[in-house]
Amino acid sequence: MASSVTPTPLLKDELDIVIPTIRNLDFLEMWRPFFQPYHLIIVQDGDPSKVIKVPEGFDYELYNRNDINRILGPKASCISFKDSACRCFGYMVSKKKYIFTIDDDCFVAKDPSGNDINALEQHIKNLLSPSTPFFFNTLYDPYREGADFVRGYPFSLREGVSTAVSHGLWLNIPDYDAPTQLVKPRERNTRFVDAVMTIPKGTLFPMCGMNLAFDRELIGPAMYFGLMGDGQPIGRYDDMWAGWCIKVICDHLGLGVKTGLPYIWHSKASNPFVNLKKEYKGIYWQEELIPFFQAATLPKECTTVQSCYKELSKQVKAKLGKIDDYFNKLADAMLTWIEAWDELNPSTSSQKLSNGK
Ligand SMILES: O=c1ccn([C@@H]2O[C@H](COP(=O)(O)OP(=O)(O)O[C@H]3O[C@@H](CO)[C@H](O)[C@H]3O)[C@@H](O)[C@H]2O)c(=O)[nH]1
Ligand SMILES: [Mn+2]
Repeated sequence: MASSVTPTPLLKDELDIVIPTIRNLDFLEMWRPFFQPYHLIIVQDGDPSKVIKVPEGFDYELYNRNDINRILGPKASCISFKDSACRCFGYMVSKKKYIFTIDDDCFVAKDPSGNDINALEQHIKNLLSPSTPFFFNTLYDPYREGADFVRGYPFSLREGVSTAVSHGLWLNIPDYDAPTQLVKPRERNTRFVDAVMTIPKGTLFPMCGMNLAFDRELIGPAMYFGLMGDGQPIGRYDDMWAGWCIKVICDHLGLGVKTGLPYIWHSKASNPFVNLKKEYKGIYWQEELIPFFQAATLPKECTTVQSCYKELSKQVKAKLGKIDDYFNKLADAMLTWIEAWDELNPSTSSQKLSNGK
């Protein structure tokens, strides 16, 4: 007789779903079959007096700005306000090994066969299988059912390395910057590419926070989404900044970053004129930021994420502070973030690890 016992969802008690929001979370209804078994961490941005409605049946904790200020005190200054960057507070308060973060305008997408895509399940597969940053496999993910390493792939490298980040994509509204969206307002992404790839060592990438999962124990302290939104000269570079920092650190520590499946359905385009105002400084600053991250090297003494991140903060201040004083403030905020992280996560703080415990 077929077992009637439903299998326990993978990583049910080891993964938190982090959602930044300014609205009611009706979108969860569509995700219920996939998300209901998991704990949600909702980071409410904007007016803390607004009540965010969460559909019945979900296990969640919700933090608004008052909570962030109460928990972090003066260190709350490193958490952005009025920008989706606030989501990183959820990474800090989580106690789980894995994080999946998703925007509240991202819905369940369908694959070419018309089946609903369980994005969370695919991210978990990506995180639980190794990455291959040192040598590119031309048949894409070699650990996937029905694929393997191709001829000429060194056997010494086939064990791969631990995967720290799984970067998913989006059907319908693509994650375009404002200038691109302005010239192509009706462009929609209809192309479902059935592939997962490791981003090679030494290569940066534009990390989007819309559909992202990561191993919090491997790379969590570096997943700071920076100073964005209210009172800041820039927005919509939160995930990009984090992506450049984590990739430099993953390359240094020999960890993997994957991109590709899963897809979500991005339902709504944000206003390109509002976005242009948020992005424009970033569009020219990044022509200096990218060479900085491409050239960034970390000393071999940096063996923990925290020590790597503190070293990166020092280099940001030394080399980017002259572009704009914003980067001096950002470098300081990076240190505040790590101090706050270690305060809330004493078991993994760099001090303890550096004493060899
Ligand atoms: O002030 C705000 C605005 C929004 N949010 C929440 O953040 C996400 C994303 O918001 P939205 O879908 O409106 O914006 P997008 O332009 O599509 O976001 C993408 O661009 C990047 C901007 O940094 C980001 O990585 C992508 O998500 C929603 O859940 C909003 O509710 C907020 O918290 N505060
Ligand atoms: Mn969106």
